[in-house]
Amino acid sequence: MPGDPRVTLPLIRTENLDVRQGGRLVLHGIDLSIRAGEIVTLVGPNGSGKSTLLRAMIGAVAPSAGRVVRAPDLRIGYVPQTLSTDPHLPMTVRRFLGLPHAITDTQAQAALHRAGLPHAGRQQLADLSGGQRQRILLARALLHDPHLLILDEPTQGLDQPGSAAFYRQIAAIRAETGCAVLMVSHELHVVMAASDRVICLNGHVCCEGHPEHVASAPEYRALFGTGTGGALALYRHEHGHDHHHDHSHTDDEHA
Ligand SMILES: Nc1ncnc2c1ncn2[C@@H]1O[C@H](COP(=O)(O)OP(=O)(O)OP(=O)(O)O)[C@@H](O)[C@H]1O
Repeated sequence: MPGDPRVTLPLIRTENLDVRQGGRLVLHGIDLSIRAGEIVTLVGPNGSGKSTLLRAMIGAVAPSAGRVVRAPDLRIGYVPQTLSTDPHLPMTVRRFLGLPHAITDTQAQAALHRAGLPHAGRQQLADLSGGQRQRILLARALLHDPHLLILDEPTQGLDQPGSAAFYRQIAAIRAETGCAVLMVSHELHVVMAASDRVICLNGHVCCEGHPEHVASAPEYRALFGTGTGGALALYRHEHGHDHHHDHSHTDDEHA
């Protein structure tokens, strides 16, 4: 059973995964695995394939080579970057949570509570702030008690206190439910503090390991520089940059 601590097999893994988008090879030779209960963050420059990788892992994009292997009966909760419904459509939070599959009030209430908005059920989606909308998406992803929560830049557009609060909520959910978390984040300072493992992506896995290890890895520094300022500046660079570290991996990649 996924999430059972006695089982050491990963919840999900990719084997030599290639993905093409618009005729171009966007991901190449990706081997990674996520184990029960760990928080893993994907970092990488714009266009490095982070969203594509998440979408391949949930089965929304087909691999062009290799495969994604999921534990039997794995339940994944997916939090997209933004709410895709028209935010001006009259709809309560409770009704939104019941689409497309009907749920009980108890389920809705439990998920809203876990997501940190216990009293939002009767509110209109249109009346919510950006941070509250992200929590509704989080609540929706939690409805079916996932073994693995996958979040694609969940704090995009939030201010720093809002995004720090959101990541605290994720940590609390992991502590409470034991679910694993795989997320994309551009906020390095948060990533370093909140993740058990960081995977640095640039079409391939450049390096991975404990946050401190990745931060000092040459492959990571080549992409993001050293200090926070350098890192943030380099995050904004375009994906057509020079990258001379193809397929080089850090020492603890298999740790
Ligand atoms: N549906 C699609 N059709 C064509 N090209 C696509 C499609 N989806 C993604 N791409 C291309 O694949 C590459 C990787 O995109 P992806 O969104 O996975 O990167 P990302 O690392 O998540 O970027 P960002 O940090 O900007 O969100 C980009 O060059 C993008 O233009």
